Amino acid sequence: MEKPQNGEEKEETTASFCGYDSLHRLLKDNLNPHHFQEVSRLLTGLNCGKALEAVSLPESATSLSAEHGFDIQAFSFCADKELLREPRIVRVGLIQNSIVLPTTAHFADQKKAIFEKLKPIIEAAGSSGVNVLCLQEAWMMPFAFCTREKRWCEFAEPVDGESTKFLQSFALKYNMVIVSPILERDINHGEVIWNTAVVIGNHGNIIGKHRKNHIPRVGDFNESTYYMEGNTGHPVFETAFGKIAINICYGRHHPLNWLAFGLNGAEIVFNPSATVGELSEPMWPIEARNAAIANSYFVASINRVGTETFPNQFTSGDGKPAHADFGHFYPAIGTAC
Ligand SMILES: NC(=O)NCCC(=O)O
Repeated sequence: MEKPQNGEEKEETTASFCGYDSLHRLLKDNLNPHHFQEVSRLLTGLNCGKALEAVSLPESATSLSAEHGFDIQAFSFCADKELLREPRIVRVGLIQNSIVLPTTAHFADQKKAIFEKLKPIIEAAGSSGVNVLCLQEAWMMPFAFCTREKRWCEFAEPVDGESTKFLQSFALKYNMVIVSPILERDINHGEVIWNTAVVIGNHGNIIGKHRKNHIPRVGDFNESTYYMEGNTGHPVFETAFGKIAINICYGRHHPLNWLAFGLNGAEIVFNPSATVGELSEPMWPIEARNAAIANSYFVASINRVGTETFPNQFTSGDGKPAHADFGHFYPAIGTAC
Protein backbone atom coordinates (compact mmCIF):
# COMPACT_ATOMS: atom_id res chain seq x y z
CA MET A 1 0.00 0.00 0.00
CA GLU A 2 1.19 3.52 -0.57
CA LYS A 3 2.64 5.37 2.36
CA PRO A 4 -0.31 7.14 4.00
CA GLN A 5 -0.34 10.50 5.71
CA ASN A 6 0.34 9.97 9.38
CA GLY A 7 -1.33 11.47 12.39
CA GLU A 8 1.42 14.00 13.06
CA GLU A 9 0.77 15.73 9.79
CA LYS A 10 -2.97 16.12 10.53
CA GLU A 11 -3.76 16.37 6.83
CA GLU A 12 -7.54 16.40 7.23
CA THR A 13 -8.09 17.12 3.56
CA THR A 14 -6.55 13.91 2.29
CA ALA A 15 -6.45 11.40 5.14
CA SER A 16 -9.59 9.54 6.09
CA PHE A 17 -9.85 9.76 9.86
CA CYS A 18 -9.25 13.29 11.18
CA GLY A 19 -5.75 13.32 9.75
CA TYR A 20 -4.90 9.69 10.60
CA ASP A 21 -4.49 7.09 7.91
CA SER A 22 -6.82 4.65 9.68
CA LEU A 23 -9.21 4.36 12.59
CA HIS A 24 -6.78 1.82 14.02
CA ARG A 25 -3.95 4.41 13.99
CA LEU A 26 -6.18 7.12 15.49
CA LEU A 27 -7.17 4.89 18.38
CA LYS A 28 -3.68 3.55 18.95
CA ASP A 29 -2.21 7.04 19.14
CA ASN A 30 -4.86 8.38 21.51
CA LEU A 31 -5.76 5.57 23.91
CA ASN A 32 -3.63 4.01 26.59
CA PRO A 33 -2.49 0.49 25.65
CA HIS A 34 -5.08 -1.27 27.82
CA HIS A 35 -7.98 0.78 26.47
CA PHE A 36 -6.67 0.31 22.94
CA GLN A 37 -6.61 -3.45 23.39
CA GLU A 38 -10.14 -3.49 24.80
CA VAL A 39 -11.50 -1.25 22.05
CA SER A 40 -9.77 -3.42 19.43
CA ARG A 41 -11.24 -6.54 21.01
CA LEU A 42 -14.72 -5.10 20.60
CA LEU A 43 -14.17 -3.62 17.16
CA THR A 44 -12.30 -6.43 15.48
CA GLY A 45 -12.39 -9.36 17.85
CA LEU A 46 -9.50 -11.42 19.08
CA ASN A 47 -7.46 -13.90 17.14
CA CYS A 48 -7.66 -17.19 19.07
CA GLY A 49 -7.90 -15.15 22.26
CA LYS A 50 -4.98 -12.88 21.45
CA ALA A 51 -4.49 -9.52 19.77
CA LEU A 52 -3.62 -9.63 16.09
CA GLU A 53 0.05 -10.45 15.58
CA ALA A 54 2.28 -8.58 13.16
CA VAL A 55 4.35 -10.72 10.80
CA SER A 56 7.93 -9.62 10.25
CA LEU A 57 8.82 -9.11 6.63
CA PRO A 58 12.05 -9.94 4.80
CA GLU A 59 14.60 -7.24 4.14
CA SER A 60 14.03 -7.68 0.40
CA ALA A 61 10.47 -6.39 0.89
CA THR A 62 11.12 -3.66 3.45
CA SER A 63 13.95 -2.22 1.37
CA LEU A 64 11.65 -2.00 -1.67
CA SER A 65 9.09 -0.25 0.51
CA ALA A 66 11.67 2.26 1.74
CA GLU A 67 13.14 2.85 -1.69
CA HIS A 68 9.81 3.32 -3.48
CA GLY A 69 7.83 5.00 -0.68
CA PHE A 70 5.02 2.53 -0.14
CA ASP A 71 3.74 1.24 3.17
CA ILE A 72 3.79 -2.49 3.81
CA GLN A 73 2.15 -4.29 6.72
CA ALA A 74 1.56 -7.95 7.51
CA PHE A 75 -0.54 -9.69 10.13
CA SER A 76 -1.31 -13.27 10.97
CA PHE A 77 -4.74 -14.76 11.59
CA CYS A 78 -4.84 -18.23 13.01
CA ALA A 79 -7.49 -20.81 13.67
CA ASP A 80 -7.57 -23.17 16.65
CA LYS A 81 -4.90 -25.83 16.27
CA GLU A 82 -6.25 -29.22 15.23
CA LEU A 83 -4.90 -32.49 16.59
CA LEU A 84 -5.11 -34.58 13.45
CA ARG A 85 -4.33 -32.14 10.65
CA GLU A 86 -1.38 -29.87 10.04
CA PRO A 87 -2.31 -26.21 9.59
CA ARG A 88 -2.57 -24.96 6.02
CA ILE A 89 -0.86 -21.59 5.97
CA VAL A 90 -1.84 -19.25 3.15
CA ARG A 91 -0.27 -15.84 2.67
CA VAL A 92 -2.68 -13.37 1.15
CA GLY A 93 -1.47 -10.03 -0.24
CA LEU A 94 -3.56 -6.96 -1.04
CA ILE A 95 -2.41 -3.90 -2.95
CA GLN A 96 -4.02 -0.48 -2.69
CA ASN A 97 -2.58 2.25 -4.88
CA SER A 98 -3.35 5.66 -6.22
CA ILE A 99 -2.95 6.52 -9.88
CA VAL A 100 0.28 8.17 -10.95
CA LEU A 101 -0.28 10.69 -13.74
CA PRO A 102 -3.06 13.24 -14.06
CA THR A 103 -6.14 11.91 -15.84
CA THR A 104 -5.36 14.39 -18.64
CA ALA A 105 -2.17 12.50 -19.60
CA HIS A 106 -2.10 10.23 -22.64
CA PHE A 107 -3.95 7.04 -21.75
CA ALA A 108 -1.00 4.83 -22.68
CA ASP A 109 1.27 6.86 -20.39
CA GLN A 110 -1.23 6.68 -17.53
CA LYS A 111 -1.42 2.91 -17.76
CA LYS A 112 2.33 2.49 -18.13
CA ALA A 113 2.94 4.68 -15.07
CA ILE A 114 0.60 2.51 -12.99
CA PHE A 115 2.43 -0.62 -14.18
CA GLU A 116 5.78 0.94 -13.22
CA LYS A 117 4.48 1.96 -9.82
CA LEU A 118 3.13 -1.51 -9.11
CA LYS A 119 6.26 -3.41 -10.13
CA PRO A 120 8.19 -2.94 -6.84
CA ILE A 121 5.01 -3.40 -4.80
CA ILE A 122 4.30 -6.74 -6.48
CA GLU A 123 7.97 -7.68 -6.10
CA ALA A 124 7.68 -6.94 -2.36
CA ALA A 125 4.60 -9.17 -2.13
CA GLY A 126 6.31 -11.94 -4.06
CA SER A 127 9.50 -11.78 -2.02
CA SER A 128 7.42 -11.87 1.18
CA GLY A 129 6.09 -15.25 0.14
CA VAL A 130 2.57 -14.13 -0.75
CA ASN A 131 0.58 -17.05 -2.20
CA VAL A 132 -2.47 -15.18 -3.45
CA LEU A 133 -2.28 -11.50 -4.33
CA CYS A 134 -5.26 -9.30 -5.16
CA LEU A 135 -5.17 -5.88 -6.78
CA GLN A 136 -7.84 -3.19 -6.44
CA GLU A 137 -10.88 -2.78 -8.68
CA ALA A 138 -9.96 -1.60 -12.21
CA TRP A 139 -6.39 -1.18 -11.01
CA MET A 140 -5.03 -0.38 -14.48
CA MET A 141 -6.86 2.91 -14.93
CA PRO A 142 -8.37 5.89 -13.11
CA PHE A 143 -11.85 5.13 -11.77
CA ALA A 144 -13.43 7.36 -14.39
CA PHE A 145 -16.94 5.95 -14.34
CA CYS A 146 -18.28 9.07 -12.67
CA THR A 147 -17.78 11.02 -15.89
CA ARG A 148 -20.06 8.97 -18.18
CA GLU A 149 -17.65 9.82 -21.00
CA LYS A 150 -17.14 7.13 -23.59
CA ARG A 151 -13.41 7.67 -24.05
CA TRP A 152 -12.46 5.93 -20.79
CA CYS A 153 -13.55 2.66 -22.41
CA GLU A 154 -10.25 2.82 -24.26
CA PHE A 155 -8.64 1.43 -21.12
CA ALA A 156 -10.61 -1.83 -21.53
CA GLU A 157 -8.63 -4.95 -22.39
CA PRO A 158 -9.35 -8.56 -23.26
CA VAL A 159 -8.90 -11.07 -20.44
CA ASP A 160 -5.54 -12.08 -21.92
CA GLY A 161 -4.53 -8.49 -22.64
CA GLU A 162 -1.72 -6.20 -21.58
CA SER A 163 -2.47 -6.19 -17.83
CA THR A 164 -2.78 -9.96 -17.64
CA LYS A 165 0.48 -10.40 -19.53
CA PHE A 166 2.17 -7.91 -17.20
CA LEU A 167 1.05 -9.90 -14.14
CA GLN A 168 1.63 -13.38 -15.57
CA SER A 169 5.39 -12.95 -15.33
CA PHE A 170 5.14 -12.11 -11.61
CA ALA A 171 2.81 -15.04 -10.99
CA LEU A 172 5.34 -17.36 -12.58
CA LYS A 173 8.37 -15.77 -10.93
CA TYR A 174 6.90 -15.94 -7.42
CA ASN A 175 4.67 -19.04 -7.71
CA MET A 176 1.83 -16.69 -6.79
CA VAL A 177 -1.84 -16.61 -7.75
CA ILE A 178 -2.87 -13.08 -8.78
CA VAL A 179 -6.41 -11.68 -8.87
CA SER A 180 -6.44 -8.86 -11.39
CA PRO A 181 -9.58 -6.72 -11.54
CA ILE A 182 -9.66 -4.92 -14.90
CA LEU A 183 -12.03 -3.16 -17.25
CA GLU A 184 -12.65 -5.98 -19.73
CA ARG A 185 -13.42 -5.75 -23.41
CA ASP A 186 -15.04 -9.00 -24.59
CA ILE A 187 -13.54 -9.09 -28.05
CA ASN A 188 -15.43 -12.28 -28.97
CA HIS A 189 -18.84 -10.79 -28.26
CA GLY A 190 -19.23 -7.40 -29.85
CA GLU A 191 -16.59 -5.75 -27.68
CA VAL A 192 -18.97 -5.64 -24.72
CA ILE A 193 -17.37 -3.98 -21.69
CA TRP A 194 -17.38 -5.69 -18.29
CA ASN A 195 -15.92 -5.07 -14.86
CA THR A 196 -13.94 -8.28 -14.48
CA ALA A 197 -11.53 -9.98 -12.14
CA VAL A 198 -9.07 -12.22 -13.99
CA VAL A 199 -7.60 -15.05 -11.91
CA ILE A 200 -4.02 -15.83 -12.89
CA GLY A 201 -2.64 -19.12 -11.63
CA ASN A 202 0.73 -19.63 -9.95
CA HIS A 203 2.18 -20.99 -13.21
CA GLY A 204 1.22 -17.82 -15.05
CA ASN A 205 -1.83 -19.56 -16.51
CA ILE A 206 -5.26 -17.92 -16.71
CA ILE A 207 -7.56 -19.91 -14.42
CA GLY A 208 -10.70 -17.96 -15.18
CA LYS A 209 -12.61 -14.74 -14.74
CA HIS A 210 -15.51 -13.33 -12.80
CA ARG A 211 -17.61 -10.37 -13.89
CA LYS A 212 -18.99 -7.93 -11.32
CA ASN A 213 -22.61 -8.81 -10.76
CA HIS A 214 -24.04 -5.85 -8.84
CA ILE A 215 -23.49 -2.55 -10.61
CA PRO A 216 -23.90 0.68 -8.61
CA ARG A 217 -26.15 3.47 -9.78
CA VAL A 218 -25.58 5.67 -6.78
CA GLY A 219 -23.88 9.03 -6.24
CA ASP A 220 -20.95 9.38 -8.61
CA PHE A 221 -20.89 5.66 -9.32
CA ASN A 222 -22.50 5.76 -12.75
CA GLU A 223 -21.05 2.43 -13.73
CA SER A 224 -24.05 1.11 -15.65
CA THR A 225 -23.18 3.69 -18.31
CA TYR A 226 -20.22 1.43 -19.06
CA TYR A 227 -21.11 -2.15 -18.18
CA MET A 228 -24.03 -4.14 -16.88
CA GLU A 229 -24.47 -6.99 -14.40
CA GLY A 230 -21.99 -9.77 -15.11
CA ASN A 231 -22.98 -13.12 -16.60
CA THR A 232 -20.55 -15.40 -14.77
CA GLY A 233 -22.68 -16.39 -11.77
CA HIS A 234 -20.74 -17.01 -8.55
CA PRO A 235 -17.65 -18.95 -9.61
CA VAL A 236 -15.15 -20.33 -7.15
CA PHE A 237 -11.66 -20.93 -8.51
CA GLU A 238 -9.52 -23.88 -7.43
CA THR A 239 -6.01 -22.58 -6.97
CA ALA A 240 -2.87 -24.22 -5.66
CA PHE A 241 -3.45 -22.43 -2.36
CA GLY A 242 -7.17 -22.83 -1.85
CA LYS A 243 -10.59 -22.11 -3.29
CA ILE A 244 -11.08 -18.42 -3.95
CA ALA A 245 -13.88 -16.18 -5.16
CA ILE A 246 -14.14 -12.49 -5.96
CA ASN A 247 -17.02 -10.28 -4.87
CA ILE A 248 -16.30 -7.07 -6.73
CA CYS A 249 -16.95 -3.81 -4.85
CA TYR A 250 -20.69 -3.02 -4.79
CA GLY A 251 -21.44 -6.74 -4.46
CA ARG A 252 -20.42 -6.45 -0.81
CA HIS A 253 -23.74 -4.77 0.04
CA HIS A 254 -25.62 -7.90 -1.07
CA PRO A 255 -25.70 -10.74 1.49
CA LEU A 256 -26.91 -13.30 -1.03
CA ASN A 257 -23.85 -12.61 -3.13
CA TRP A 258 -21.57 -13.52 -0.23
CA LEU A 259 -23.73 -16.56 0.55
CA ALA A 260 -23.58 -17.86 -3.03
CA PHE A 261 -19.77 -17.76 -3.05
CA GLY A 262 -19.80 -19.63 0.25
CA LEU A 263 -22.25 -22.27 -0.96
CA ASN A 264 -20.02 -22.78 -4.00
CA GLY A 265 -17.14 -23.63 -1.70
CA ALA A 266 -15.06 -20.48 -1.37
CA GLU A 267 -12.43 -20.49 1.37
CA ILE A 268 -11.26 -16.93 0.73
CA VAL A 269 -13.40 -14.24 -0.87
CA PHE A 270 -11.66 -11.12 -2.18
CA ASN A 271 -13.49 -7.82 -2.31
CA PRO A 272 -11.55 -5.43 -4.57
CA SER A 273 -13.23 -2.04 -4.36
CA ALA A 274 -13.23 1.57 -5.44
CA THR A 275 -15.29 3.63 -3.09
CA VAL A 276 -15.23 6.97 -1.34
CA GLY A 277 -15.58 7.86 2.32
CA GLU A 278 -18.79 9.84 2.11
CA LEU A 279 -20.65 6.89 0.66
CA SER A 280 -19.48 3.67 2.24
CA GLU A 281 -16.84 4.15 4.90
CA PRO A 282 -19.19 3.50 7.87
CA MET A 283 -20.27 0.21 6.29
CA TRP A 284 -16.78 -0.92 5.41
CA PRO A 285 -15.71 -2.45 8.75
CA ILE A 286 -19.00 -4.30 9.08
CA GLU A 287 -19.75 -5.86 5.72
CA ALA A 288 -16.65 -7.92 5.06
CA ARG A 289 -16.37 -9.14 8.64
CA ASN A 290 -20.02 -10.02 8.76
CA ALA A 291 -19.68 -11.98 5.52
CA ALA A 292 -16.72 -13.89 6.93
CA ILE A 293 -18.51 -14.71 10.17
CA ALA A 294 -21.77 -15.70 8.49
CA ASN A 295 -20.23 -17.82 5.77
CA SER A 296 -17.20 -19.33 7.50
CA TYR A 297 -14.59 -18.13 5.08
CA PHE A 298 -11.90 -15.48 5.07
CA VAL A 299 -12.61 -12.12 3.43
CA ALA A 300 -9.89 -9.89 2.06
CA SER A 301 -11.09 -6.41 1.18
CA ILE A 302 -9.22 -3.56 -0.46
CA ASN A 303 -10.04 -0.11 -1.72
CA ARG A 304 -8.20 2.36 -3.91
CA VAL A 305 -6.38 5.24 -2.26
CA GLY A 306 -5.89 8.84 -3.31
CA THR A 307 -8.11 11.47 -4.86
CA GLU A 308 -8.89 11.36 -8.57
CA THR A 309 -9.89 14.46 -10.49
CA PHE A 310 -11.19 14.61 -14.05
CA PRO A 311 -10.82 17.23 -16.76
CA ASN A 312 -14.52 17.77 -17.43
CA GLN A 313 -17.20 18.56 -14.90
CA PHE A 314 -19.73 15.88 -14.09
CA THR A 315 -22.86 15.62 -11.99
CA SER A 316 -24.28 12.86 -9.85
CA GLY A 317 -27.84 13.59 -10.86
CA ASP A 318 -28.44 14.55 -7.22
CA GLY A 319 -29.13 18.25 -7.80
CA LYS A 320 -25.76 19.22 -6.36
CA PRO A 321 -23.38 21.45 -8.38
CA ALA A 322 -21.21 19.81 -11.02
CA HIS A 323 -17.74 18.81 -9.85
CA ALA A 324 -14.50 17.33 -11.15
CA ASP A 325 -13.27 15.59 -8.02
CA PHE A 326 -14.47 12.06 -7.41
CA GLY A 327 -13.72 12.26 -3.69
CA HIS A 328 -11.12 10.52 -1.62
CA PHE A 329 -10.71 6.77 -1.85
CA TYR A 330 -10.08 5.79 1.76
CA PRO A 331 -7.41 3.24 2.63
CA ALA A 332 -8.97 0.01 3.86
CA ILE A 333 -6.87 -1.62 6.53
CA GLY A 334 -7.39 -4.81 8.42
CA THR A 335 -10.76 -5.95 7.18
CA ALA A 336 -9.95 -9.60 6.70
CA CYS A 337 -11.53 -11.94 9.20
N1 LIG B 1 -17.09 0.58 -7.56
C1 LIG B 1 -18.20 0.39 -6.88
O1 LIG B 1 -18.91 -0.58 -7.03
N2 LIG B 1 -18.50 1.38 -6.01
C2 LIG B 1 -19.67 1.39 -5.27
C3 LIG B 1 -19.55 2.27 -4.12
C4 LIG B 1 -19.91 1.60 -2.84
O2 LIG B 1 -20.80 0.79 -2.82
O3 LIG B 1 -19.28 1.89 -1.85
